[in-house]
Amino acid sequence: MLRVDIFKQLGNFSLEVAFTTEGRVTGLFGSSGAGKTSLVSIIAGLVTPDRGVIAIDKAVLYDRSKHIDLPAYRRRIGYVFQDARLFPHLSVAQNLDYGRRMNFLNRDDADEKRITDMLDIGHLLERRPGGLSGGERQRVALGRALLAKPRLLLLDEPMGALDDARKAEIMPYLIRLRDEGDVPMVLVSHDADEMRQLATNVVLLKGGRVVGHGGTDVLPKWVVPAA
Ligand SMILES: Nc1ncnc2c1ncn2[C@@H]1O[C@H](COP(=O)(O)OP(=O)(O)OP(=O)(O)O)[C@@H](O)[C@H]1O
Repeated sequence: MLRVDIFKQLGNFSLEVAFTTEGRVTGLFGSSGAGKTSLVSIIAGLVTPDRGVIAIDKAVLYDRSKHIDLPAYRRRIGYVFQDARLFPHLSVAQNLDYGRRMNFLNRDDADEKRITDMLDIGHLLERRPGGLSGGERQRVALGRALLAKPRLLLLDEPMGALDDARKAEIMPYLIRLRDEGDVPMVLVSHDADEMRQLATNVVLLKGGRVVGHGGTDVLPKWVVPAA
């Protein structure tokens, strides 16, 4: 269960968002400037809200009234960005191991095998990120985030930088993570089709406010034509 109830003033823009979700994939949907990235940065602990509460199950990550504000590295939240942000000088195996080491976790061979199999990246382990396709890089970024054993995975436009062929390539892996993985996800997207395929719950954002919350039926029916 993810509970978010926050307020944040960002220049002229104010973000005032409250929702609770039990979804395996909660989609944050809204047009450019709706506040999606600001909200995930606040959940991750990269931006501090002015007031409110953020909790995952019984773990309170932020509660202004109780002076609780866990730093990002103690929230156990994985974050995958539009660009994979892998370390170019490290192999895929070393990139994958990074999250585990940063979180002082012991090696877990069974978990590593399960995740590399699920994402089909076992054959890439010796390669460097520069030699991978965009879809492969995103699969490695997902693996790196999962191997740090997060309690929540934030995916900020994970397919935003991919062309249609690469999107189609990575979509089955995201569906597999949703259906076979054990980590709830928050997915940011402004692509309604992508949301319909992946999200189990949707929070619609507009101008920094929640304007809809429910199943994928709250998504707008229209489809934005590709640019
Ligand atoms: N540090 C800041 N100072 C002032 N304004 C900010 C700051 N951070 C974000 N904003 C403003 O907040 C609004 C929401 O931005 P945000 O990036 O969260 O939207 P978004 O929904 O993720 O958009 P996009 O889909 O284009 O990434 C924008 O108007 C942005 O200019």
